[in-house]
Amino acid sequence: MKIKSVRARVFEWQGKTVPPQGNFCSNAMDLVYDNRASSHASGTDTMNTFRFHGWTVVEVETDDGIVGLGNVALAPRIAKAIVDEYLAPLVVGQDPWDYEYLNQRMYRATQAWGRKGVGMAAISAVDIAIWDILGKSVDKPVFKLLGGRTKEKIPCYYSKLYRTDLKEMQAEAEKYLKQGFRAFKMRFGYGPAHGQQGVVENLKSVQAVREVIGYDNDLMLECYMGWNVEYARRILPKLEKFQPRWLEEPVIADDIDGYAELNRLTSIPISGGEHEFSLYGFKQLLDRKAVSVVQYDTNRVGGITMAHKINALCEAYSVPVIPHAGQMHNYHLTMSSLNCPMSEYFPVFDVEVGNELFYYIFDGEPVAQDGFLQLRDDVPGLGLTLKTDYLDQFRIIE
Ligand SMILES: O=C(O)[C@H](O)[C@H](O)[C@@H](O)CO
Ligand SMILES: [Mg+2]
Repeated sequence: MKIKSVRARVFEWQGKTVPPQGNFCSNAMDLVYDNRASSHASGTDTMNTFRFHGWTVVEVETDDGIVGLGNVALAPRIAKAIVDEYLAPLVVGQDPWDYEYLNQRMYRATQAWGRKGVGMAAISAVDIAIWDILGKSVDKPVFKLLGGRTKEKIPCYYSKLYRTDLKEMQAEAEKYLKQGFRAFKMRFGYGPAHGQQGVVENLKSVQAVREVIGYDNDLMLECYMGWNVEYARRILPKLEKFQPRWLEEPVIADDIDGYAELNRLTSIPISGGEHEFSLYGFKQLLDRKAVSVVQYDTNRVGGITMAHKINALCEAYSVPVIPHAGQMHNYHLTMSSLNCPMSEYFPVFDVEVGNELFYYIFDGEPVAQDGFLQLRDDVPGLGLTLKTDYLDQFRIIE
């Protein structure tokens, strides 16, 4: 079997979107006093450069007609250019079963500029498509090629609860508590730029959600790179009473020493990794005890080939892996490793930050039932097909 072609298309959402609102998610741009400079600026909401209303879909086809589906959500148009210009020529004509060789070929060929960020995300999309081909070619789900079923079903956590009116957050938590979720991730709205008043608001929002879900359910706290070490040092001790399962991405991904200091500071485990890339990036995080939970995203980190290696590395360090996002490229890795206790789960809702776009492009994603997800043994590959229902609401760039 040989790879015959690679097709990368960008699906850009033109449909209804939830209007951005200020302080709905603390993030790395909060400290930039005027983020309207970005060409992606949409007013003063600071999340505008982290909002991707597009997704790159990569289809790798073999000479016997198998088509593997890959995807990447970071900087979609740039990711497509990297696939077209640099990666496709490296894999066309090659045997997809040589996936380690092909991953190394793509990773090493782009070392000069691609070892972090969108270069690795583009590699991920091609690699994920290759694994979809492998599963389809032997009529097995991808998780069966990675070690098989380690769980009867996958526990998942409800992930949304962006910072809004406290009553709205409580109503949202109540709604999904009633749907059987036993773990919830919420977002802070404030950080160093918002002073002591922001600290008070952050604490109020955690209190409000805990009032609804109680203390027999897990609560995770998301900062999305929006704080700094000084601010986190001040607020973390105040958060301990809420017993969070983890506090996520307090500082920017490059501040590994900052992560390590905060991870030692209180009883609250620090998590991160959705903005880290490659096996070596995670070796650094583990060696420096920077995180207590690893959260790579398979469609960013280097694909299934790379994520599978990172799963083994984290197991050796006894650091659990709970990948960023849900999505099939992550679910198959989580199903195949005992060191992956649960998955993130974005419910289907109107297009907002962009995480939810996956549901508008692909069919096959499992729907959470009572806080669990299931992958079927009889669905080969990733188990995804391209959805046609919303095609008229996308601009597709070939
Ligand atoms: O952990 C997450 O789900 C991410 O950080 C989100 O994708 C991002 O939108 C911030 O909530
Ligand atoms: Mg996150």
